[in-house]
Amino acid sequence: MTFELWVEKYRPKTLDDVVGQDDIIRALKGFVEKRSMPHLLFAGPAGTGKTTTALALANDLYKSEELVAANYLELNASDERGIDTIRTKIKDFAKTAPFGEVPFKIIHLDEADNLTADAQQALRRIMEMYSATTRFIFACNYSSKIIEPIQSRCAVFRFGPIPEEAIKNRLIMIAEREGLKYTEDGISAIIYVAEGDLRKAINLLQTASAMASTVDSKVVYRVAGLAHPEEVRAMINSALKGKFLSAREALRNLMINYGMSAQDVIRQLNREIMASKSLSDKEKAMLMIFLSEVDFRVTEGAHGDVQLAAMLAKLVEVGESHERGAVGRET
Ligand SMILES: Nc1ncnc2c1ncn2[C@@H]1O[C@H](COP(=O)(O)OP(=O)(O)OP(=O)(O)O)[C@@H](O)[C@H]1O
Repeated sequence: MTFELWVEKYRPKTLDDVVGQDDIIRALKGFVEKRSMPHLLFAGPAGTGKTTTALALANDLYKSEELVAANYLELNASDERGIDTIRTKIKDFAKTAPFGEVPFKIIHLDEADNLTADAQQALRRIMEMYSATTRFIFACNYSSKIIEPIQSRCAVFRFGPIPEEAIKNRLIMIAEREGLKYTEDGISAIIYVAEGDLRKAINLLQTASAMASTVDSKVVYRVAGLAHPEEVRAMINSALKGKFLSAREALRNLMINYGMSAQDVIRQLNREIMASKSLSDKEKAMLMIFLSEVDFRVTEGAHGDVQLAAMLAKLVEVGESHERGAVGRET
């Protein structure tokens, strides 16, 4: 039996299979219909379908595997050694005319934001040189790292985090096809951890299913190395009620039981404080200032235990002034 990664097994082949990016897909289908498109820039967070969509677009345009192989070139800006390698590969690929009925070839340059500004300048000239028969698709996490002259030559598409409902449906589809046992709270836990990253969600489902016979929230948080949000909330509430020592104990348990690093705890505190219904906006703002300082100090090498204990002390302080009605009560 061969091991297959589900992110590959369930990678959409056509634009219709791509989920959660409806406006983008609609526009791209228009290009397919007309067999004409500008250069494209796909920007957005990891695991939201940029690479998948570029390939799906090529499949829909060229229609056969042979024609995709002949007309579609994917390069990774982080793997390729500098702009010279990229230039040579692009030149070799672009110098022959497109095969089939679509009048252009596609060069997909992944992780384009890893190229230096100088390399991007060189690329801009390459784009111009081959523009008669070649379209570029640039994919990146941050469009701001792409130089203006390239951005202005492209139609820019911003990929957002995948909506929860779309992630849920995709996970359930995969779970059913793989014959997995799962619970609803297991799926919710994956959605919580994935934060809109569908690759992360599918990988978590696969790992969790290998670790336990049923994918439930317990195994998901264990695999993700994150605490159950309820436990983090309980710790925050203890501190807000002034029970500093029990909050501190809860913190230790989290770090020991889940093997969480101080940075992991900080990220989860960030989410839970922001989502809290009992804290006012001003209290959240005050806590965020403090949490960002804790984050900075930990990154700089300060002792995580001590810093997080200080964070809990801050929560105690905020809890006390909340009781007194001193801080920014909502009217
Ligand atoms: N919108 C989507 N629809 C369906 N599947 C998706 C989508 N986005 C991601 N996936 C799944 O996650 C995997 C990874 O997606 P993809 O490589 O397209 O992400 P990406 O946005 O290019 O990420 P990165 O910025 O890390 O390169 C795909 O193989 C697919 O299984």
